Amino acid sequence: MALGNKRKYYMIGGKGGVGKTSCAASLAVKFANSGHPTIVISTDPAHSLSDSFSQDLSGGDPVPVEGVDSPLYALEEDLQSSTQGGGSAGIKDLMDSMGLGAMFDQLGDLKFEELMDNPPPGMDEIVAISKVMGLLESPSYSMFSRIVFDTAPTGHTLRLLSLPDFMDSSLGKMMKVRLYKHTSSASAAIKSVLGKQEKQLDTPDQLELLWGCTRKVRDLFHDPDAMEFIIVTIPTVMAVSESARLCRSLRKENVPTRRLLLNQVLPPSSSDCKFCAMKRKEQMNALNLVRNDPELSRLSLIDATLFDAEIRGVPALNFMGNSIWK
Ligand SMILES: Nc1ncnc2c1ncn2[C@@H]1O[C@H](COP(=O)(O)OP(=O)(O)OP(=O)(O)O)[C@@H](O)[C@H]1O
Repeated sequence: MALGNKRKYYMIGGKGGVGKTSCAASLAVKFANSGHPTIVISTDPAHSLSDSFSQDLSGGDPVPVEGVDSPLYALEEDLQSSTQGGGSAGIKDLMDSMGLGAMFDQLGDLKFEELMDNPPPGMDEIVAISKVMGLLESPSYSMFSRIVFDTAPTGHTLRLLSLPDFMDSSLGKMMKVRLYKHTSSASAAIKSVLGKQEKQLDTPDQLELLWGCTRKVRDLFHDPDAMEFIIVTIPTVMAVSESARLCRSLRKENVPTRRLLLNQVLPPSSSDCKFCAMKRKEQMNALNLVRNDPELSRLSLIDATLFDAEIRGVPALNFMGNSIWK
């Protein structure tokens, strides 16, 4: 994973509480200690990156993390501000940052803003990821060769995956409306898309640009050379079942998914107490589920042991990273 200097994105996702943040933070530390300028970003509305690094990372800007060999930054993306005002403020900010603010105002006339006031689930994550991608294209952040995302829990992630298609079809429809604008069916066509009165789009090229921006996120999610989604799970039937559903959805969406990280596996012991023996049996059952699942069994399995102490701070993350990410 550390091979090559081409920029690579890693999305760490899975059921809530399975250890995504610890795994994402330890991977980022491992990359930084392998010579990669790295940034780790949380897009989970309930951030725990600060707790994981034992450092205040709030504020919405990348914060340097000390104690690693290469530059390591961490960012807790503020999803609240991305969607404040019901979503349109975030979209406006995003489009402003892309130099498309004027177009937003024009689209606002078309009640595009209303569409954004009721964004579909997962919109905030798309905005957050697009914002980060934009930020990383700026010269001051071009140094990062590894980008690690601590994503939102599974439900959000799944919705996120279908979002670019929604945007694609909505904007695609708008572009078609533009093509039909001189025909008598224009009004009906526009109403069917926007539910409002006809207004002519006079910025078709910019609309295409916006369409391109939304596709950027989806393109990243479909590029096996630039991106990988790593599923984190724990050896319980519930977590494995949810991971199997996530894996199927990722496959369906053609998101590059090659690894399954099985976290909190009991370390070997020759003298289990009754409780540990029961737990071990339960974990073996869950592992069998993984082995027999048609999707999960195709992934390469990474074992991460259950540590006897909470993983917090760079030295602990370094220890965890060295034991997991070989
Ligand atoms: N392998 C492990 N050994 C011991 N403790 C662990 C391990 N992995 C994670 N933990 C602990 O489990 C707790 C939850 O971990 P973490 O916050 O990384 O999970 P998460 O999946 O990101 O949670 P959320 O979905 O709430 O964001 C933390 O206290 C963390 O230190």
